[in-house]
Amino acid sequence: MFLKTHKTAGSTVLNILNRYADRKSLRFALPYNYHFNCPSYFHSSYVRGYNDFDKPHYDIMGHHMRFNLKEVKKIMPPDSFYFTIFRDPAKLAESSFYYCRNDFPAFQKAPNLKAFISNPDYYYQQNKTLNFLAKNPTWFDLGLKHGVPFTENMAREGVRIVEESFNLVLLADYFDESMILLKEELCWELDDVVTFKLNARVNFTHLEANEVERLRSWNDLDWYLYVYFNQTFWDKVERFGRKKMNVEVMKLRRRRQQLSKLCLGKQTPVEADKIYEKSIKPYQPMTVKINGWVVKRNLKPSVRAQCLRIVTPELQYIELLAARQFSEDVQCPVGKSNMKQMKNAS
Ligand SMILES: Nc1ncnc2c1ncn2[C@@H]1O[C@H](COP(=O)(O)OS(=O)(=O)O)[C@@H](OP(=O)(O)O)[C@H]1O
Repeated sequence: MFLKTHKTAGSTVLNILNRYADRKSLRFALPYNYHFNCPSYFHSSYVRGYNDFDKPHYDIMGHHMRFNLKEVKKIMPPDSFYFTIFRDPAKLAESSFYYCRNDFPAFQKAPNLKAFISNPDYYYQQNKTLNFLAKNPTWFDLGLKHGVPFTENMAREGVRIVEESFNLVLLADYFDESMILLKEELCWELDDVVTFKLNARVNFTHLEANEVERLRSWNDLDWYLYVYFNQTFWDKVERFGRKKMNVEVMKLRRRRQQLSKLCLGKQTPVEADKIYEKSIKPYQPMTVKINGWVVKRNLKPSVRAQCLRIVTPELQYIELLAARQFSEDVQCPVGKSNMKQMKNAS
């Protein structure tokens, strides 16, 4: 179970899970649209095909939600591996300010990011309830009590809940090291965790050191979590072995390079209007341009299919998985479909 937090490289991580589910014919717990009704707390009824009576089996889950462990446990098997991803709150804030500019009054009201940074409280107070990603967005995604002032006790309690709920916390800022830790925990192959950056903006704003500090202190609860889980992340790397980690990261980068040469028409990301295949064109919000990738045309069909999957954005992948899962459901009742999966997995 992956808790996809906002603006933390979650779309790239989700691509790994999509591909894995796709290849192994696993059942993904999918939302009806593209997230599980954020900002409401997650509820099992938000999962496509779920009902309390049949309790269909699911193997993987990973789209945006406001985390609610009790309800997630109704969907996921008891031995599921829970993980999530955090990002430095200053970088996260810069990303979400532009990406979500039209969605939150606090961002809309501010004439620009610099103005927001210089007086965030002023813009935030305008409409607190609709501003859930404008302050401590990761804390919000984790389902922790939002919109309350920082206290050390509350922050510590947040850490305790995250530690209790998740087996692993990844860091977007150390993405490749994160992928190695994930691969080790899940006993996966290197190719399972090779990715190209998805959902990345074409332009971004440079932040001055004092602006970074201000954004971290504005997102005080997120910063507390980040500092704590940054420490536990590097403790894990230490236990894994620094040298071994460096070797693994090098292998990962080499493999990415190989796949890039094999698959991509251009080795660098491409603006969406230059991508003519709908199935890999990234969604463009009103406020920013999002890059994607172009896949070579003259590849063997089986190779091309693999290359396309690595760069398939989240929204298109939902439909791919849904088409497979729901056509199966039409053909066989839930019980039989589960048996088929167990056979495939064994
Ligand atoms: N591999 C890797 N390493 C580091 N950073 C990465 C990676 N993949 C995606 N990204 C950056 O993550 C940002 C998008 O995050 P999400 O996909 O979680 O956004 S969303 O909430 O689903 O809209 C977005 O950040 P910004 O470009 O700053 O907006 C991406 O560039």
